Amino acid sequence: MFKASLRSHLTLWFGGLSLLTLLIVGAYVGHIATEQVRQASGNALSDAARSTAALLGLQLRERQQDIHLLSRESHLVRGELDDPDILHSMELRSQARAEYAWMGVVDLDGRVRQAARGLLRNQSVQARPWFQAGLRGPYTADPHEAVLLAKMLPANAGGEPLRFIDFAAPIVDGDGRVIGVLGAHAHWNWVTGIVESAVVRSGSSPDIEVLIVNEDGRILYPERLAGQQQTRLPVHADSRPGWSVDDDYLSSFALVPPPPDTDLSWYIAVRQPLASALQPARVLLYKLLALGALGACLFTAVAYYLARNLSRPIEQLARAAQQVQIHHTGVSFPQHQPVLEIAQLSQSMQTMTDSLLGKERELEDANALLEATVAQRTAALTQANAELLQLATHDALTGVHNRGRLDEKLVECTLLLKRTQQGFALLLIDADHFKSINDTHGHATGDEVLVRLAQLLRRLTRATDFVARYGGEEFAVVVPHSEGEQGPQVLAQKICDGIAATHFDVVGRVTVSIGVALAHASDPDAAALIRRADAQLYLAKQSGRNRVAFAE
Ligand SMILES: Nc1nc2c(ncn2[C@@H]2O[C@H](COP(=O)(O)OP(=O)(O)OP(=O)(O)O)[C@@H](O)[C@H]2O)c(=O)[nH]1
Repeated sequence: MFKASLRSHLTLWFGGLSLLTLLIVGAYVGHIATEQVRQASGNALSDAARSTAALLGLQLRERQQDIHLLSRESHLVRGELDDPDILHSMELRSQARAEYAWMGVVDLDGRVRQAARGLLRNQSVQARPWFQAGLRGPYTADPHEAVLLAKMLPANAGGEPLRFIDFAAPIVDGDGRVIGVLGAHAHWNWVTGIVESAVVRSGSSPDIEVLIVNEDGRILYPERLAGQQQTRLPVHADSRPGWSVDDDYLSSFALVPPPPDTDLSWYIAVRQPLASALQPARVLLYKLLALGALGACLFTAVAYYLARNLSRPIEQLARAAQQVQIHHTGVSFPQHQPVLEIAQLSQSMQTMTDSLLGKERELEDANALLEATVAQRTAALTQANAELLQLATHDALTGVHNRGRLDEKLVECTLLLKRTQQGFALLLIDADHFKSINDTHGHATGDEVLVRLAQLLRRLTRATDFVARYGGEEFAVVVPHSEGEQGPQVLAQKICDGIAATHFDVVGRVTVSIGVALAHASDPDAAALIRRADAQLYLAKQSGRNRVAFAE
């Protein structure tokens, strides 16, 4: 698991949360702003489309009205199609309205009877749609090129072909019969100029585009899109003016009010690239996000500062606790803490540490005392064991081995003999007339004689010999013995002579009789050897005492 300091945790959490919050708020505000800008832009486009359509409709209606009024002129009603007053009126109209490229009177045969500036005079326009429609009623139609007329008029500055829209109205005589058509061609530039100026007047941004679309959805204007099909023509653009988002465009359509009694059905479409329309919202969003990021950095820095101040005392506590852990002495926990809880924690840890260290010292002292006591008790026990062993294996009066230990020694030596042929001999040594010593000098003196005898036996024998008190005034010596040697017998004689030559306090001279027997590998047990030694002792006694009796 990833472990980080409290400072890092706090900083990351504060910074992360503030960044998240600011991003969410920024995104939400940006979203709201985007919707509002979209709404405002859509409404502006809608207003521009409606006002442009209204203006264009008004102009078209006025032009159609011009033609209609001229067609109702009294000379024409009377059938005087060639009357010069009519020509004068048309000339005046054409001069007053520069948009009129041509205006003329056509008879029922389709021949131009007279026209302003004499254009197309006496030529036949019978095949023209405006003439045919004009015979039936008022007419205004989509723009078209007029090759014949275009040759008579100055060309467009840009070189593009001249296009015109037609206005026509029937000439009806007093009896209500149609006797001709009054027609006019207006420059298409006049229409596009109206549209452009209307959009410009509405104060729209430069990337707003205005389109004129006919009822079939075909684009009439601008020229670069002319002829293309506008598929998303609104069904009821007039009744439900509004705006929509299509193909990355924000678009609004408005129906151009048609001149009275005509079939003209145009729409004004005003559109703006969605990206451009939402640019202010996007800029706002970027600013909000930048502000959010800046705010998050600021929050993170503040969080780091706070976290550092907050975590520093905790880190000090942790360091002090580590020092306590590695048995540093004199560790103190900082007590002057600005945060109440940390100050309380520090105080508690100090108290707990002091208590623990005190307890630890007490425990160490107790341990040392215990170890000393155990060592002392162990020594005493060892000594007691040694004393017990001594008591168990030695005679209390004389200090030489006792009868029990002698029996063990004889068994060991017997087993050794059977296994290794290592021979040995047993000397049974009995003080002569000891009863009379007791009787004469007292039992205590007798004991002293026994002690003295034991000392003599140990002095007269080797360290490898085994001296024991056999019982009463009788001693035994076990002597390691090689077959064929006379060692046991010599030793016995040496003991006998050495004791006899020794002066005993109080009693003077003491002698001993010694029975010597060699152990046999054939002996079933040590008792056989004892019996033989005892028999020899008996012989020594019988032979006059103060002597050695030996049996092979
Ligand atoms: N002072 C003292 N006397 C003891 C001890 N053990 C045995 N005696 C005495 O030793 C004497 C042994 O006497 P006896 O068995 O008659 O033999 P003795 O007087 O030495 O005569 P012989 O062996 O035939 O020379 C007895 O009087 C015992 O009381 C002892 O531990 N201390």
